Amino acid sequence: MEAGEEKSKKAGGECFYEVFEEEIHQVIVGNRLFKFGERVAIGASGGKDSSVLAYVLSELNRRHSYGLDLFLLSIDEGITGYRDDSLETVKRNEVQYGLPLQIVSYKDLYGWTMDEIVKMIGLKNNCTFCGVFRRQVRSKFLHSIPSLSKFLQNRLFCFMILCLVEFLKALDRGAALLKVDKLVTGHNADDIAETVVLNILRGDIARLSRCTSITTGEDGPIPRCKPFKYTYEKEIVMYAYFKKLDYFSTECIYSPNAYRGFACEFINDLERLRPRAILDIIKSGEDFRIATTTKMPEQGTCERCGYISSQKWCKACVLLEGLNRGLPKMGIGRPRGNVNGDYKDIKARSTAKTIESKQCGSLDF
Ligand SMILES: Nc1ncnc2c1ncn2[C@@H]1O[C@H](COP(=O)(O)OP(=O)(O)OP(=O)(O)O)[C@@H](O)[C@H]1O
Repeated sequence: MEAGEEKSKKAGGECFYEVFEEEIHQVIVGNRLFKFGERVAIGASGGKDSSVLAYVLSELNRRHSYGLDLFLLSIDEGITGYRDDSLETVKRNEVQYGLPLQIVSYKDLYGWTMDEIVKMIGLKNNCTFCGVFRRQVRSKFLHSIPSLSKFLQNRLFCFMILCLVEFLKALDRGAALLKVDKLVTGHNADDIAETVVLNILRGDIARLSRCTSITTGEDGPIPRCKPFKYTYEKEIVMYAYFKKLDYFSTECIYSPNAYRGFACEFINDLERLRPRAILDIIKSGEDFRIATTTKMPEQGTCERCGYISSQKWCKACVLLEGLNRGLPKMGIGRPRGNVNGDYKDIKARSTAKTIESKQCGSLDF
């Protein structure tokens, strides 16, 4: 390669980095995401989004003197061959970016690893939702490993719900341990557009009204922000690749996520015809006005663990109760009426076929 060609390539790269970083800075400033001196935890999975977020946020913090105390916070769900490997990446990021790391494990918090839960569900339960689920599975990972796919498609949907609820609680608990004021995650524009589409498809107006908010949980223990709300996934991948950032790129083996996969493909198709489709969907989500006649769930606190919940017991406590009683399907399904923590009531609900059977992961992070 000629020296001039090399130079212009480099200049092009530098220009991309500058624009990428500047756009994120503008989102942070424009939405007043942080106050000077705040302690901020970065939800660090070791994946591309959170690795880029950790890198860019520490750069911007220095460059623009945000005055933030930044930390990496990782949740170890106990998934052998996936999370243990990605945590190794986060441990390297700790050194590379000079950010203190806190790891919180499900095992310590709840006494269960996700591997143990899978074992239990696989042995004792048939997922009542597998019909809906199997028809729609599009996970790249599962398609690429056919021998695994049937087993996983049938069983794993049930505990994906558990995974999500537990995960949010674990992040909050980790953030509390670090005594941080805010938690940031690497959710990007593609994730948010998918969530808008999914919530429309599910008729979930309560979630639709908050899924585009750049900051959520202001009424909960620790507000969560998404500085990549307007950042395309493609740009994040390019940034990570050209900056040679250290990240882990395998998908979770327990996350077939059929419905989300469908929304993702739908949006990809739209994007081919109209490149700004993702931002348009986010804008549509932001501009929705929820009818005053729509009943929204009232937020209270779980009587058992004190976590925010619209029911008497939060979803995680109901599900954990099920696991501990050897009834892992207990509590899977959208509650009808009030949850009162009564075992019979929970068990009856767990067998009901509800729209929750189409649940597909994080819909309102
Ligand atoms: N185990 C974890 N510990 C801490 N934070 C996490 C963990 N898993 C996910 N997160 C946070 O939630 C965000 C969205 O997670 P998701 O599972 O959708 O992965 P993703 O879009 O592939 O992101 P990433 O590339 O960062 O893994 C991540 O960017 C990260 O900030």
